[in-house]
Amino acid sequence: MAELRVDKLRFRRGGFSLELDGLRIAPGEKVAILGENGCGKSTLLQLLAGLLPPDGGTLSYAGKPLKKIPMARRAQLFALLPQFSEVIFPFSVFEVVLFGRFPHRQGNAFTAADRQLSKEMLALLDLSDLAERPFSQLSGGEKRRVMLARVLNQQAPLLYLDEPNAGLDIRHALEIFSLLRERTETIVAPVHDINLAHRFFERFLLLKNGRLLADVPRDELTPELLAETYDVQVATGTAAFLFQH
Ligand SMILES: Nc1ncnc2c1ncn2[C@@H]1O[C@H](COP(=O)(O)OP(=O)(O)OP(=O)(O)O)[C@@H](O)[C@H]1O
Repeated sequence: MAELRVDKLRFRRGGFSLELDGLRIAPGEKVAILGENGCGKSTLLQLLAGLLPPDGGTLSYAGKPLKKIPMARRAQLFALLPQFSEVIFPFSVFEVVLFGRFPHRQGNAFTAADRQLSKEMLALLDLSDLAERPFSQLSGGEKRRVMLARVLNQQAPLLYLDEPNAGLDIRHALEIFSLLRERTETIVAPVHDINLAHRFFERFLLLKNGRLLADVPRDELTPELLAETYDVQVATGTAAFLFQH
């Protein structure tokens, strides 16, 4: 596990531009990215994962520029849960999770250890009963949990999770967020549910129109900052449902 470092990042696509002057993410940190639709959360994630080439600036991991890290090695270091993912072929849930081991494969076949790890990951995400089901026949929330199991199965030290709770019911969202909080990996995740993010993440990047409005720890995530980020009024202490699991 190592530090992720961003310096003078610049990216432009059509009328959208993203600029990030400096960012350090320490090993094991749990960082949520907040901001309105279209402000650049997914774009930033793809840039950090090395999936989009920046127009300027440098991104480095463990002191090494990303562009000097071969793709095969990057797949061992970074795992990405995209916002939308479809598996077109008729794979079983177990196979989809097993494919998470792909970057570690030696030779052509998966090993017994890969299979064992995949089983453990299915159990961790409460998916063992679905192991033999065709992935294509699962519900949206079930598919999301399977894709998350696959990403964790990659055993990369840095996880980029684009809206990890999208489509999950409140119990599974709570279970998965508390599981993520306990993981040793560095996690960077755009999240739309601010209360959930506030409870389980320790650091917040507030993005607005492709710019970093603030980079704050949990106790500095104020209603004023959120109001500015989302252009809404934010009140605290109002009646709300408080969910526990
Ligand atoms: N593949 C693409 N080609 C061209 N423009 C894109 C592409 N993907 C996103 N954009 C544009 O880039 C900008 C940032 O999009 P991005 O997906 O990063 O936003 P986001 O903050 O993740 O939004 P959301 O909360 O809706 O997921 C938007 O203006 C969007 O329309």
